[in-house]
Amino acid sequence: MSHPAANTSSFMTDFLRQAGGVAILDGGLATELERHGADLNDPLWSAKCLLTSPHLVRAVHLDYLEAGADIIITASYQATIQGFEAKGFSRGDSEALLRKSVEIACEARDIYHGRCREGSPDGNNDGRVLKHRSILVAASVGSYGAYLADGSEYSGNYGDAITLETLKDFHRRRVQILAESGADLIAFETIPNRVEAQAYAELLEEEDIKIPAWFSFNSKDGINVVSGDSLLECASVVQSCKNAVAVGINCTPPRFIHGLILSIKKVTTKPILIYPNSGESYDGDRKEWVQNTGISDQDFVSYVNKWCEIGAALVGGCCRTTPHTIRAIYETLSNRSAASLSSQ
Ligand code: MET
Ligand SMILES: [Zn+2]
Repeated sequence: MSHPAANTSSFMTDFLRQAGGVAILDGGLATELERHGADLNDPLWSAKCLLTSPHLVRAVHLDYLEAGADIIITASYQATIQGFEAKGFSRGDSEALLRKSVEIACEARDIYHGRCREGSPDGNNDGRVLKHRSILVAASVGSYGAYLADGSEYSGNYGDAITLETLKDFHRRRVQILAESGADLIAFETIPNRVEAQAYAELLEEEDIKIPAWFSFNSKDGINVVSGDSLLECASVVQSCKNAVAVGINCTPPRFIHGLILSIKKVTTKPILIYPNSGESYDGDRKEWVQNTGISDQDFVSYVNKWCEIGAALVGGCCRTTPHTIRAIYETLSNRSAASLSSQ
């Protein structure tokens, strides 16, 4: 789907219908790259791999597609022109690196479709999901706090010097480039506060951005977004944005998701997306995840049907979830649609 429907309002609903009601997102990208040995201790985080190991990024996208993901999210979360320039890249090279994140994901999609054509029609493909279907490439945009690389995407506290206008100017060029890169939509991820959501919404409008976007917030108390801003107000900003095709929550512990979906539902008619982290805690001082503080893939999956019952329409995983998590989501959703068909 390199040319999404011009009509934004039906873009996601049409896609969801094709996907059988619920679409599957991929899982953590940066943490999965790390699991494969990448060292992401760098202000660019996963975007460092655009420079050092694009083949690994492509392989991880492919793993997620073969686990059943319908949407893959590019490695541009912490890729910014400002961040690349700080490393000595020219403006032109920095812009090319942003485009490269989308090219890599599109290549993974092409390879995947090739494998689907070659795959066995009886579905027996060494445990891989090789089912020809529409796949979307979502161009990730991380927050200003992610660029700062000081954990402030988990506090949302940018200080008084950062205003709506500063945020729009910070994001402007990157959003323009990603919108013209061949991606199907933009994924504004891990949004920590209301002003940044407002900045994104205004940018889409001012720059006449031609592809749709989803807006995903994070929460650390299950009630508000991480800055303390009201989730209802944040989701209302998205509800009034005509380019927004979904609103939801990512990188938040699974135990909070149920309540957050119920809140979002109060203020939106747009599809709700949910991609929690593994529930493990992150030690910001040591810059590492605390092992065994999260939940198993099976426990994660036991929540998924509930989330869909109360309205989630796109489900996947964020940090520390893996292709196994996505495969488990795929299985449970396949069983669910089989059960609902047989009860009709
Ligand atoms: N899509 C990004 C990733 O999985 C989201 C990171 S949330 C801190 O790497
Ligand atoms: Zn995350």
